[in-house]
Amino acid sequence: MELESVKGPSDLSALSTVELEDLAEQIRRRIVDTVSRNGGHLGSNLGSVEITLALHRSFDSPRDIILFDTGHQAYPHKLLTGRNADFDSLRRRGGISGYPNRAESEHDWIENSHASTALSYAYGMAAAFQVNTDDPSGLPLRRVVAVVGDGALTGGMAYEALNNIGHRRLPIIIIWNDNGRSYAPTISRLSSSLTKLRLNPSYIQARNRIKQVITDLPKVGNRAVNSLANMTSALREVIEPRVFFEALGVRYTGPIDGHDISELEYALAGAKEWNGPIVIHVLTQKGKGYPPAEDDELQCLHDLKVPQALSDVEGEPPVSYTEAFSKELVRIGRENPSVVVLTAAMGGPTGLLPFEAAFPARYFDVGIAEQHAVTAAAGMAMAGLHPVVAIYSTFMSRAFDQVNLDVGLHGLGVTFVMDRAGITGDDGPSHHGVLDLVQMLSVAGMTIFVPSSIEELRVQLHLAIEIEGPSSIRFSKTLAPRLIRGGVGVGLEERIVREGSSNTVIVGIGKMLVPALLAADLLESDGREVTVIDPRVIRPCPTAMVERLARADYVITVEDGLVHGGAGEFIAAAVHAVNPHVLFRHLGVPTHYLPHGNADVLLTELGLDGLGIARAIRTFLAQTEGQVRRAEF
Ligand SMILES: Cc1ncc(C[n+]2csc(CCOP(=O)(O)OP(=O)(O)O)c2C)c(N)n1
Ligand SMILES: CC(=O)[C@@H](O)[C@H](O)COP(=O)(O)O
Ligand SMILES: [Mg+2]
Repeated sequence: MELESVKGPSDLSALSTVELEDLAEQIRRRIVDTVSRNGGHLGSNLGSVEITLALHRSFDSPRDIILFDTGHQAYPHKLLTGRNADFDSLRRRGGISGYPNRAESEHDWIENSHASTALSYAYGMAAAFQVNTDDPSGLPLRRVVAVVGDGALTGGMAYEALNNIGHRRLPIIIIWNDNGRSYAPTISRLSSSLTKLRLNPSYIQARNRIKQVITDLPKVGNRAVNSLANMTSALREVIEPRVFFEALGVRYTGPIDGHDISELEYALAGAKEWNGPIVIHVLTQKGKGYPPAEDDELQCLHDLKVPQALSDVEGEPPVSYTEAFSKELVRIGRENPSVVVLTAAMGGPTGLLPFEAAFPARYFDVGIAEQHAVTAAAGMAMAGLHPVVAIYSTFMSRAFDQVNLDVGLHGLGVTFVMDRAGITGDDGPSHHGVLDLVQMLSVAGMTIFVPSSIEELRVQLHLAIEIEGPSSIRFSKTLAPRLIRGGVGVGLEERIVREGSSNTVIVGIGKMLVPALLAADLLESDGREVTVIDPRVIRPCPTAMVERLARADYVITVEDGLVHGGAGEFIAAAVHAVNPHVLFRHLGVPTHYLPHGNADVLLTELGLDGLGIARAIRTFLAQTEGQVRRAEF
C-alpha cells in the first residue's frame, strides 16, 4: 500500500506483515525527507513507527484514545491519520504542528509538548469513561492507551499518575517506549538495567530461555540450579521492572521488540483482555532505520537564524547564546570549585556537556525532573555550593513553586539560566519561553539579568554567581549579536546605548534591544531623536535608569515575554514611584497561546520587529502628545 493512499487507520487493518513493513519503510523515508528540510524530531519518530502502526491496527481511534507523551514522536501517527498530504508544511507557520494538535485531527488529544503528562490525561479519561458507564452506543468501554518514553517516565508527574492508576485499577494500557535515551542515556535504573536487552535478539531469546528453565526447573535438578545461579543477573534485569510496576498495582508484560509489529499486536491483544492497568515494556531503537539519527544529537533539528545584529565584530563567526554560556561556564568552573550545574535531561541542548567533560563530579543530570532539579539545587546551596540550574524558559514553569519557596524563601545562592527565552518559534505554544520574566519577578529577592549580547551574557553570568541570593539569566534561541555599541555594562547598572535629545526613551530588554535600536533609527527620520536604554538588570531596577526615566515624558518598554506582569510593568512601577506622570507604553507578547512558526515571523506579526516598534511609538505619541504634565520633583 502506498503511504499517499492511507487516509486513516481503517486502511491499515487488511495489510499483511510484508505490506506493513513496506509501509513502515515509506513512513521512515517521508520523515527523514521532511525533517531534513523543515527541521523537527528525527530519532524519536523513527523509533515509534511500528508502535504506531500496531496501535492504529489494534484500537479504534478516535473512539479509543491514543495519547503520546511529549508528542515529539507523533509524526507516524500524523501520517497514518490523513495528514500525509500536509506533511511538507510540518512546523511551518500555518502548517501542521510538530506535536499532536486537536484542530488538525480528531485523532489528536494532547498538544502540550511538556513531558510526563500522558498518564495523568489517561487517568482522567479512563476515570471519565467509568463515570459515564451509561454509554448509549452499547459499544465496549472506550480504551485509553498512553505511549510514554523512558525519559518521560523519569518525570514526577508520571509516578504520581502511575500511583493513582494502580490504586484505582483503571483499565489503561501503557506503552513504555524504552529506547534507553532522552537526549542522552536516560537517568533511570528501571531502564538502564535493560541496556543489554536493548534490541539484541540473543538477549531477548536468553530471557525467554531463562523463563523456560524456571518452568522446567523441577524436572532438571542441580545442574540447572547452578546454571540458573549464573543467569539470575539477567533474570533480575528483566524482573526488576515487573516488580516495580506490579508493586504499584500495574500489570507488567515484556520486554518485547518494539519494531516487530506482530509481537506488538500480540501483546496489545493480550493487554486488551487484561481487566485493569497494564504496561507493555517495549524496547525500541531511537532513529531506527536511519543510522545518523541513532544517536541523540539528531533529537531535534533546527537552524539558528542570524539576528538583525547591528554591529558584528568583524571576522568572528556568530555564535549562539547557548554556546557563549557553555564556554563561559567552563571558565567559571575552573575559577570557582563551588559551582555545580544541574540539568533536567537537557545537558546537550543547554550547553552543559563541556562542563560535564571538565568537571564530571560537578554535573548533575536528574532526568526530566525540573522540580526535583530546583529543590536539589536548594539543598546544594544550603550545603555551601553555588548551583547553576540550566532549564529552558518554558520548562522552568514546571518548577515555579520550587524556585519560589525552596530557593527564594530561603534566599539561596542558586543561578537559574533559562535558554530558549522568548518566542522560540517552531515548537509552538508549549515551547515559547514567555513566562519566565513574569515568574521570576514574582520571586522576592530574585536578581533578574537580561543580557543583550554575548559580551553582556559573559559579564552577567559572573555577576550572578557572585550574588549570595537567587539570580536568573534569560536568553533566546538565536545566534547572539555582538553589540559593541556603548561597550559592556558595569555591575547592576543599565547601559545608555543611544542618547537622544527628545523626551522619549525606549527600553530594549534583552534580545529586544536590537529591534529597539532599529526603531530608533526609523524615528530619527521623523526628526525624533529617541534615547535607547539596555537595562541589563530588571531587578533590582537600576537606580540611574529609574532617575533617567523619571525625567522623560514618554517611555516605551519592549520585551520578548508577556506584557501583563512583565518587565516593562515592573520598571514603570519603579519610575512612577518617583514621577507618576511619565507616560508608558509596554510592547511585548500578549496573553495568548501563540502558534508555531519562524520566531522572527511571529515577532513581526506581533509588531516586535524594528518597523513594528517604530509604528507603535508613532501611534503612542500621536495619541498622547500634549497629555504630559511635568512633575515638580
Ligand atoms: C518537562 C519537559 N522537560 C524537558 C523536555 C525536553 N524534551 C523533549 S523530548 C525529551 C526526551 C524525551 O525522552 P523519551 O521520553 O525517552 O522519548 P524519546 O525521545 O526517547 O522517544 C526531552 C527531555 C520536555 N519536552 N518537557
Ligand atoms: C520536544 C522538546 O521539548 C524538545 O526536543 C524541543 O523540541 C527542543 O527544542 P530546541 O530545538 O529548541 O532544542
Ligand atoms: Mg527515550
